[in-house]
Amino acid sequence: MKTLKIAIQKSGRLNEKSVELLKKSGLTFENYKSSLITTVNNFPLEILFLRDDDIPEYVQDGIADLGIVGENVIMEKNVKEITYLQKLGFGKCSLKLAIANNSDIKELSDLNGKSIATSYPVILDKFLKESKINAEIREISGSVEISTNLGLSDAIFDIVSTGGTLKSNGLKPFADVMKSEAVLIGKNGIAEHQHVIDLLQRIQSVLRAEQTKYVVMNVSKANLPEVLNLLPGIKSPTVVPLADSEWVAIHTVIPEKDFWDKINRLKTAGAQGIVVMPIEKIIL
Ligand SMILES: Nc1ncnc2c1ncn2[C@@H]1O[C@H](COP(=O)(O)OP(=O)(O)OP(=O)(O)O)[C@@H](O)[C@H]1O
Ligand SMILES: O=P(O)(O)OC[C@H]1O[C@H](OP(=O)(O)OP(=O)(O)O)[C@H](O)[C@@H]1O
Ligand SMILES: [Mg+2]
Repeated sequence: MKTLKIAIQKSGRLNEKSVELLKKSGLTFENYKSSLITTVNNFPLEILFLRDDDIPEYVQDGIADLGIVGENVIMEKNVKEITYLQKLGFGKCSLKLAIANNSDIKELSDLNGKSIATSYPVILDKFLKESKINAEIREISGSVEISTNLGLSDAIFDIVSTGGTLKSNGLKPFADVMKSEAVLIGKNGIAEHQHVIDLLQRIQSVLRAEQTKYVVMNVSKANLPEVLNLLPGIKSPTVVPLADSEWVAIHTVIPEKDFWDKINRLKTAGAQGIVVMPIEKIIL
């Protein structure tokens, strides 16, 4: 079967996490900063390092079979003839309209006749049309947050994550337009390719593991029913006897998202000596 090509960002916000995900998926490859293409040693895959702007079209045109890119870039490039294979859980951000802290813009309709600076003119134009706002879009390629202070625009439309960049430029968020995260995309039809099925299985096993912790705890038999009640496990928790016949050890997995809440409830229910370990992969 032919070698697949995956396009990832050469440098920038998504590069490191994309490389890390592929390595955690068991792929071994050299990652020289200067190289634009590298061959995976132990899987029929080549990695292309590109500007993120080019990735959706490369995948649509079949120059790359797969790509890792932000949903915002796919929307901005208006690329539709691709297949979404997997949300990847990193590069999470929002695209927001923002205004100066002292702006007299109070509601969306106040943007009529105003100018908005952005590097995302296509997404912004679509939003303004849907909202029936007639504003001027000023396209700039970066440092968008400074444009209002420079008198270049009345509002901005850009990526916001922590909100730190807005704050340090005297801006405040005004309206949320879209949320975005990094996604694995493929050219149409590639999802059925056996190597893609294999790669996706590996990636999903890493993503599942990242969202979960392996937990071992000791519980007295008297408290066992109450503790088990709190634990789903993958199928159900493993219960093993201890040398002290009144006690057992429980092995289970707990989702990262409500981890501390769950641990505190387990402690209240009688769990002791709780040991938490990272998981490398979960294969269902
Ligand atoms: N502050 C942030 N927090 C989380 N994700 C972000 C943030 N900023 C950008 N992203 C996501 O990472 C992607 C890449 O951002 P980056 O700033 O590296 O892009 P770029 O400068 O256009 O890179 P390139 O040189 O590849 O064109 C964005 O399209 C977005 O999906
Ligand atoms: O809400 P925050 O956490 O402050 O993040 C938002 C900033 O992050 C991105 O820029 P980045 O730092 O990637 O630099 P860039 O301008 O070179 O893309 C984006 O363009 C915003 O400026
Ligand atoms: Mg870019």
